[in-house]
Amino acid sequence: MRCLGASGESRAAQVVCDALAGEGVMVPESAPAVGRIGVVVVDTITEREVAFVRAAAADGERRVLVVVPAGSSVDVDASWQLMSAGAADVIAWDRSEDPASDAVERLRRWQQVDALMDSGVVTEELVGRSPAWRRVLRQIVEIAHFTTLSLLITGESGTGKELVARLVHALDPRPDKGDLVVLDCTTVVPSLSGSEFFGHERGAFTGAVAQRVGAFGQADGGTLFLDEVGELPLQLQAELLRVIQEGTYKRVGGNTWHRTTFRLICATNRNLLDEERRGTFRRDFYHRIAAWRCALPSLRERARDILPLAEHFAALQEAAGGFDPAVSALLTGRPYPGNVRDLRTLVERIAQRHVGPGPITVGDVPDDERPPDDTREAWRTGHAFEGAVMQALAGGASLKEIGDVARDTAVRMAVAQEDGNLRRAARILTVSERALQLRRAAQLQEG
Ligand SMILES: Nc1ncnc2c1ncn2[C@@H]1O[C@H](COP(=O)(O)OP(=O)(O)OP(=O)(O)O)[C@@H](O)[C@H]1O
Repeated sequence: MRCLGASGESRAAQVVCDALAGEGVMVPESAPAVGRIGVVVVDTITEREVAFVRAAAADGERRVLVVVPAGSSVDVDASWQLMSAGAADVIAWDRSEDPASDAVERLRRWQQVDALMDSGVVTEELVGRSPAWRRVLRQIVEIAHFTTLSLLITGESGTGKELVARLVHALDPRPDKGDLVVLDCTTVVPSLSGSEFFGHERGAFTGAVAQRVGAFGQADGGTLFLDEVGELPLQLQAELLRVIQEGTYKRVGGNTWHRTTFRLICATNRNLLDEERRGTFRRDFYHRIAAWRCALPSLRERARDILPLAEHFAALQEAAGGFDPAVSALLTGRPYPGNVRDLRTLVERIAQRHVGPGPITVGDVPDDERPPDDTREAWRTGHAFEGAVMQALAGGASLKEIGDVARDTAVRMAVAQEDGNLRRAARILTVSERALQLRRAAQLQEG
């Protein structure tokens, strides 16, 4: 198992390192930032340790277990501070009978989750390497595979909620699991909702010419996905509560109790806690459907995923030659109110016009998607840029400082956008790769 390193130097820290080594977990003295899982042993928790954990976890790929040796006091605040800095867990060595096993079991679980994250089930369907996306996806993978909890997926429209629900079902390890049953709550007609959910017996109402198995029956042994759950009327929430709580229901017009067992996944773009405060969503129903919650980031919060997603969607249209820099700039510089769905629609429009094996070029972009002439220069006079400069001047920054920060920000953003590929970042910044390397080295030294 590869680890990060230790900043603890006491005798007690050595005891921890030796015990972990006995379990095959090596904690080297220095702190090489390698591996996706790391252990940090700390004697005290000061700004230095917090900064160390923050740097180690910054890319969203690495999970860091912080171990505090016996005798060191970790106060409650410090543990949360470490978690905010990106630690995945904090273990106090003397609070467990077998702390080495506690640590090793966690690391093993994380390795299993990483293996699932790398598996085709995930990588072939869901694209994204930004820290914001990877963090939430890792939680989803873990919950899907290792628990049976109900899951509430929130996020703006088009952020991938349905795709995630399908992934959770795919990763569910139940042997002989049943189907995934999808019910869009916006399409449920109130007068027919009972039949949709519970099914009905023949002759239960006019038009019920045959028996019908409803969503709860169909989902038995599998997964029920209630999309747009925030649209369910209060009355229906009350009716669904029993079956979600106890797993028993009667069909409309029937007297027999049926049993059903399913995993429940719900999705919404509403804030259900606000709805609950307003009285339009039942509190007890909320707690049943949201044993675990995950909030999918908007595309704004994962801007560095735009190009990988665009390449994925273009490849699905048989246009796998990449994008010309001007098209890449268009794709990354534009807003996406409908998130990934908007991006997908745009890329499909562009890719379908494209011919030849080479990159998609500006001529493939439909006229109505071209940036208006004045927006290409808009950043020079935009409020955001002027506002930042105004703040800097008010804070006493010199012209040189402002210039340095602007340059370093551009370098950092270009490198992040190109996933660390300096050659491509240099091309975007129209500088030589060597110049970019030197600038990065200077940044690292200064930082
Ligand atoms: N991470 C991703 N990787 C690949 N495709 C994605 C990703 N996220 C979303 N998509 C695609 O974006 C589109 C919208 O996704 P989806 O329908 O799952 O979003 P949603 O949040 O359920 O939307 P809505 O709230 O409008 O129902 C789909 O075509 C989906 O395949």
